[in-house]
Amino acid sequence: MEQFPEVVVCRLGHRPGRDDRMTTHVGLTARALGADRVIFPDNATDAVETAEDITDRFGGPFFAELVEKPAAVVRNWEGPIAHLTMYGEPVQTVESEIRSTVTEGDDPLLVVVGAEKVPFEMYEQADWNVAVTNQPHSEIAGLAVFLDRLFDGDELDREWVDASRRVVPKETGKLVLPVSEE
Ligand SMILES: C[S@+](CC[C@H](N)C(=O)[O-])C[C@H]1O[C@@H](n2cnc3c(N)ncnc32)[C@H](O)[C@@H]1O
Repeated sequence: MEQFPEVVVCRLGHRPGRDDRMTTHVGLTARALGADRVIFPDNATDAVETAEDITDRFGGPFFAELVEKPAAVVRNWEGPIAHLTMYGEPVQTVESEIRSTVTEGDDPLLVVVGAEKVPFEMYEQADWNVAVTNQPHSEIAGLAVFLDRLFDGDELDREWVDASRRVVPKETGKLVLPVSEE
C-alpha cells in the first residue's frame, strides 16, 4: 500500500435524533475504509462511543474525537483539504492529483463531509471540492467511494491490530472467532 500521511475525516454538523445513524456510519465507514481518525461535533457522543467500541472489538488503529467547532478545525487545518460535495469536480478527475499531493507531502489530509447546509467558506477553504457524481446522495456513500479511490482499493486488504475478534469470510453463514483462538 502506498505510504500515506494521516487521513482524517471531519463531520460538519450533527442534528441529534435525525442524524444519529448517519453520523455514526460516517465514523464506521471512515474506519473500515482506511482513514486514521474521525472528528465529530461535540453533540455526537454516541458516534464516538460506537467507533471506539467497534475499534476495541474489531481492531485499529483508529481514533474518534469530539470537537466544539468542526468548522474551526477546517479553518485552522495545515494540510490539504478535500471537501465532498455534489457541486464539486468529479472524483475521477481529481483523485490522482489528490493522491500524489498527499503522498508526496507529510501533512495529514482532511476529508470534510457535511450534514445540513454547508457554509460557503468551506468551498473556499478546501483545496478540492470533490463530487462522487454530481447527483445528491449521502455523505456515507460519498465518503466510501472517495476513500476507496484515494487508496486505490488497497484499504480493502489492510491488517487490523489489537482486535479481540475477527470475521472469517464465508460463502454462507457467519463465523466470528476470538483472535486468541486462531
Ligand atoms: C445534504 S447531503 C445528504 C443528506 C443528509 N444526510 C440529510 O439527512 O438530508 C450531506 C452531505 O453529503 C455529501 N454528499 C451528498 N451528495 C454528494 C455527492 N454527489 N458527492 C460528494 N458528496 C456528497 C456532502 O458532504 C454533503 O454535505
